[in-house]
Amino acid sequence: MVSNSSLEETTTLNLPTLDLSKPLQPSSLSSLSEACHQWGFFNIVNHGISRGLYENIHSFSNQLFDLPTQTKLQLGPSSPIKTYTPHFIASPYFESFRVSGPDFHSSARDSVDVIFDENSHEFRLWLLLIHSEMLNEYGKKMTELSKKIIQIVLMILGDGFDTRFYDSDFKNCHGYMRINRYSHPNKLEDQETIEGLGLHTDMSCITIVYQDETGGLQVKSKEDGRWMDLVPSEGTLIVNIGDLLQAWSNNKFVSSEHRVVLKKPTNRFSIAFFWCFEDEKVISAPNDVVGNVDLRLYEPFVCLDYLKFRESNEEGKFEKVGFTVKDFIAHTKNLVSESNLNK
Ligand SMILES: O=C(O)CCC(=O)C(=O)O
Ligand SMILES: [Fe+2]
Repeated sequence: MVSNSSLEETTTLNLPTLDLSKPLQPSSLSSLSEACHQWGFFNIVNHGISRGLYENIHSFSNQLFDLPTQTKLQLGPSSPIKTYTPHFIASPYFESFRVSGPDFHSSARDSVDVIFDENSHEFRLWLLLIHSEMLNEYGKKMTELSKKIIQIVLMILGDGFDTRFYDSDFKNCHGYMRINRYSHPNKLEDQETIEGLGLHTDMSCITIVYQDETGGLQVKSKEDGRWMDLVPSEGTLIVNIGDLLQAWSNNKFVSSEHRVVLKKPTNRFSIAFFWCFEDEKVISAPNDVVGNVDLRLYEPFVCLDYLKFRESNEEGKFEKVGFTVKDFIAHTKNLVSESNLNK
């Protein structure tokens, strides 16, 4: 996790920004297209989420993160609910709460109910009730935003592709959020890079990321392997393409390798919202998206098989940081050849 960074130089990556308050222009579609192909990342502004909502979620979430570890572990990997990822699973510095849709309110309440029983202090319960309400509002807004962005991204693939493929392929998508806190180790050796979250790709169609002003999100250049900084900017959210959309688009869009590094001696807060295909969906790029059928890169696969591949079978482990859709394709090819051998 800790690597010497003396040779690791980073550069700021300037991504195109989609302004959601304006009608979509052909020029913005073409810069988005380039960004989705080269980086798998772009920015959005005027997304309708207020700074106040982020501030409130941040401060209420801090109260949850500040609870004793034993309390948080009631939601941990060995609990029935498994919504809390403690330190030392994804990294020593990362912990996270998950809230799932479509009913974000009841998902948040389920976690809260485990931690706090009727004997809890009334004021605290009231705070947590508000927290669930805020997360519900956030989840609903992110759901609408994800639907909008998927349609825009489909337009990049071809004229009218949004209406042609949205209902057939993306109508049953669902979302969940991870509320993340990264704790900086404070003691930093000179020139050390601390990975708060190691290199990975996302198991989603798209992910919408809010990062606080600390920064630290980086994307890896496909060309020269350099880490590029995605510097936070007030009012801007980051959208990135996940593995599922990379596969569905036959690599027209790239699910880029990214990570989070901790550069400042403060806690870092982020919320990642993952918009995913339904588990039972068979992911297969349409012929019109593939173009030349000889260039089809993926055999059709069931979404859940891919998710299972990414999630460790070992009880309590985080989905494997380090694995990507490329590993999955190699894995399925092995399975196909093994089953052919056994025939
Ligand atoms: O914390 C962040 O900024 C990004 C987190 C992330 O990449 C993820 O949860 O997949
Ligand atoms: Fe990610």
